[in-house]
Amino acid sequence: MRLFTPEAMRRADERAAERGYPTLLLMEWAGMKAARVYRALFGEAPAVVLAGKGNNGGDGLVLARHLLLEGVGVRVYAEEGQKGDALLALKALLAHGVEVRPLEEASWAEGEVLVDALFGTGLKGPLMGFYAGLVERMNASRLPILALDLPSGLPHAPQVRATATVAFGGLKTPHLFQREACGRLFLAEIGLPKDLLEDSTLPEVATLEALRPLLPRRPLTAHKGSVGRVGVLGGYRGEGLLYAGAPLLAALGAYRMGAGLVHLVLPEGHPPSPLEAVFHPVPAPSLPPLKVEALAVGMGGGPWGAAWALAALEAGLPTVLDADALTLEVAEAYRRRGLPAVLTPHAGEAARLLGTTPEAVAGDPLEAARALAERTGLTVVLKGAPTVVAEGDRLSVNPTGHPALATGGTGDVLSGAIAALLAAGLPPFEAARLGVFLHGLAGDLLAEEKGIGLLAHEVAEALPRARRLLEEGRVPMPFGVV
Ligand SMILES: NC(=O)C1=CN([C@@H]2O[C@H](COP(=O)(O)OP(=O)(O)OC[C@H]3O[C@@H](n4cnc5c(N)ncnc54)[C@H](OP(=O)(O)O)[C@@H]3O)[C@@H](O)[C@H]2O)[C@H](O)CC1
Ligand SMILES: [K+]
Repeated sequence: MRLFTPEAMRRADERAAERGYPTLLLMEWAGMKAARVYRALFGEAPAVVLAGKGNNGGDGLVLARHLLLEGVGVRVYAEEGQKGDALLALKALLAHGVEVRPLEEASWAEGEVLVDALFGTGLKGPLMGFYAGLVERMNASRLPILALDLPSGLPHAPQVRATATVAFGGLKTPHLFQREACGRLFLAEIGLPKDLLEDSTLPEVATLEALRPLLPRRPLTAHKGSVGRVGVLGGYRGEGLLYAGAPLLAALGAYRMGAGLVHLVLPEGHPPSPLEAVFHPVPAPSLPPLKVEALAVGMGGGPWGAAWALAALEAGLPTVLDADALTLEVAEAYRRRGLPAVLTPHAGEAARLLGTTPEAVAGDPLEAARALAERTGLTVVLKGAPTVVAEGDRLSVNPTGHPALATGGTGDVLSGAIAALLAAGLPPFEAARLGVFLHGLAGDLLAEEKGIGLLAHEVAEALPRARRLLEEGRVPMPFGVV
């Protein structure tokens, strides 16, 4: 599945029109499907439709007609000046004898549901004046709001804070990156030709269908040396042992993602855990001889982070570089050696590598991940909500994951998990997408059971369950499809 920018969605729409596809059909389907979602969520509750003069408003007018036909009470307020399909939608509604009042008169009462059909992908710049005021009044009403295509105002502020949003044709960037404004998310198929939706120049939304075939198969004859062995190099010995948990959590992540054996290379004096790992205490960052197929490097490395990464380089293996191993010097060394390496920065680390601010990275994570992949020539996992994976000109946005994952050590588990998939033979882009998806799904499963307050090792422990759900094709979609 692809992730559209509002512009890309408009282009798909235009290309359908150039092929002679009657766009009024798209609008009819959009309004009809939105009415279906309305009925499923709000039943018989009467609707107040607020429609702009563009095609988003047109979708709202179609929805109003379908609700009317189903006997649901509808009051319609619309901006003047409809053209094209939106004008036809208005005429069809008026033909039913519905009164359409000016938007300036919009009012509502307890028990009604607001339908936000003011602006969709045609919005240019932030809402001001009357529209900003209207959106603020809608939000303050405390009534349920169903947003059509996009909550009006997105991606800028002010914006409608919707109870639910029905995306038409495809998911657009704000649906995943400004999720909070969208409420419950639904994706409505509106009849656009499939090839226009499968535009490979657009970022991927990682789905079950795309990721399931990547799962490494485990033959009956498997043994611990045949399914991928991982070396974890990290930790720091300063005044005492510091950051002791991080490499251990990476080891857990690797084992729980199916690694056959995990070797832990740690500063001397480190507690031996987990018991299943093979320990290699060293006085300072160095690479002992290891029989492994991939490495996870840097976790808890502190001031030793880069030294661990440069020592690990000699192994010539696929490597996950995390935390303090994330420097431009290290990335350049891996690129020069032509090694498949996966960098796993959060917004702060990405900002440091890009010479910008964490706010700038968080403001456009797709661009930040792409830029970092271009600058380093490596695979980038930009951790966030949602996490973005970038390699060359390929971008993938991960739809799984829960705010409960925002807790210490979950990133270390992720690094180990990705290393296990590298060790099992997956190329870096595939290992990164699959690891991120399953790690997010593990968080979703746990959050559902326990709520906020997860521990990173519990996330590792839930990885096998997430993997099994993916294997069996039973991963719940993070949005409804209508
Ligand atoms: N996905 C699909 O293939 C389909 C989507 N549909 C729906 O169509 C909208 C996009 O419709 P469009 O007409 O292009 O644009 P909008 O309805 O979102 O808005 C256009 C109007 O907004 C005015 N505008 C723009 N920016 C501002 C602003 N900052 N403040 C106030 N007004 C603004 C703009 O005014 P102009 O003066 O510039 O003309 C327009 O009046 C999409 O989101 C879907 O809902 C179709 O149904 C079919 C298929
Ligand atoms: K809208």
